[in-house]
Amino acid sequence: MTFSSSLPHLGQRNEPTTRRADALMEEDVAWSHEIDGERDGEQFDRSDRAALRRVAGLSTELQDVTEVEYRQLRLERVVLVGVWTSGTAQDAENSLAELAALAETAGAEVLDGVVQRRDKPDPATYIGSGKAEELRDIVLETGADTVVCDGELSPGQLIHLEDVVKVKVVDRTALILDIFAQHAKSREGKAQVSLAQMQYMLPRLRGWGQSLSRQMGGGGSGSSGGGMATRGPGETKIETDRRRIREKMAKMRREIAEMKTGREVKRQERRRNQVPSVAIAGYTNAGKSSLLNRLTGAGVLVENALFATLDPTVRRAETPSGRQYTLADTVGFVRHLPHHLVEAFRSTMEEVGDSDLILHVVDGAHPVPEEQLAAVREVIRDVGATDVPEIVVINKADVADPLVVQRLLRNEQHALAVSAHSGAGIEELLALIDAELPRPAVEVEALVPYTEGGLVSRVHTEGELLSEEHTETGTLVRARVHDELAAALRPYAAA
Ligand SMILES: Nc1nc2c(ncn2[C@@H]2O[C@H](COP(=O)(O)OP(=O)(O)OP(=O)(O)O)[C@@H](O)[C@H]2O)c(=O)[nH]1
Ligand SMILES: [Mg+2]
Repeated sequence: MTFSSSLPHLGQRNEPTTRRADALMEEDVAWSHEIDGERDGEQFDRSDRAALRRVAGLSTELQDVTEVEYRQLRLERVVLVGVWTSGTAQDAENSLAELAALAETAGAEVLDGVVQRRDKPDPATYIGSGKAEELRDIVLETGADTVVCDGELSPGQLIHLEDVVKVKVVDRTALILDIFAQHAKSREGKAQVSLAQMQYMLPRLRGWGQSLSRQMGGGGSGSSGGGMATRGPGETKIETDRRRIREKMAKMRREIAEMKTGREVKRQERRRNQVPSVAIAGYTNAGKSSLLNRLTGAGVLVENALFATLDPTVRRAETPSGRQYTLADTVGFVRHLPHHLVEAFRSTMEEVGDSDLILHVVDGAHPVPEEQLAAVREVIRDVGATDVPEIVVINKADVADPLVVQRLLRNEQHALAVSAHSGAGIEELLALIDAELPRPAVEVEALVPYTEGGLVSRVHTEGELLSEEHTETGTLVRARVHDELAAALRPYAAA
């Protein structure tokens, strides 16, 4: 495969043909601009600068930090580019298709996608410099305003490539951060994303200084930095930006630490009540939230978009035998999750490590579900959750290739196929959860007076009822319960 081989199935989510047609129409427009530009040096310069223009109206608390705003721009019309270093052509295409799905989730329109075969990314411009020129042509042809690279680029690579293609260049990390930022709901989630974004941004501030202020000052005043009298020259400005970002990061870390304490308290309360916990983990878009809905009837946001869920949602659920447990939905995993994001989200993933059982949901309709399983397990290892028993839930059985499902069932020790949509396999799953949840430790027999009805209902919800009989003097229960409840029942212990 060569550099400019476009990937035909990239746009599959949004009717590629219409998309293509749009792109072709746009092509003409972009092309005519370009011709104008060549005719007139002045105009060419202006269109160049327009391509790197600052878009107004993006909210950020750091209102003066224009470069931060610039890096956080919503993506619009994008061209994807990947460097294919190992594996098959199919691997490279899958990876770029996933990048396309991510870009679409972020709200971008994917115009084209290209991969370059190389031993390793070019240290200066990620793709080779000649190819970067070709990429510039594709950008012009398609009228793209952003290039998205399928990897994490060094600050230098980002800047150099930007200088060649003359539009904004972002990498996979920035894209994921952008999606996280759009979807974070809770205060803690938002703060964590924001912190990760700043961390990412800090070494990537370009320090355009003068050229940037020239653009923003508007025409007219000839001197650089016309309308920006309050700002010093580039060097000072970037120093100020860095300092302010660092200060904001420190403040944010303190706030996150406080919020974490609040969550910890809640979690300990759950543990004190000895309610067993089940965590639903899995690759993004596997159907975790759908499964939670199916298992508990909870109304959790389900979207055909990656990373619809960023904040863990915990629900109460009941096994067929009537034992209560908690079910926690978690943020989806993705390959090459940027390292500082793993850090930022460690707190929400800790929930997985603390649980009594992991439902590892995998999209059975994915071409290679094994890859997703492996990617998720890597993160599970990362957060030290290897001791927690795991049930592999092969979801979307209604649309999955039966051969793929069979292969998974054969290779995974503890797996079953379900469909969150149709409900197939859900009863078996509920029964399996019941069987896998830790059993309460103490077997008791107690005659609980009718005045202590609350104790009996606790036995129902927190323990495992073996038998119950209503006698003249009270309820005679035989059950397995946890230590604390056993102690509460001790005064009524049947002889
Ligand atoms: N055909 C089919 N589609 C499903 C099934 N379960 C979920 N989906 C679809 O898969 C998409 C993703 O579902 P979600 O439940 O949001 O997935 P998730 O794992 O929570 O995704 P994130 O929170 O974004 O990581 C949605 O379009 C669902 O309608 C299923 O059993 N069959
Ligand atoms: Mg979800």
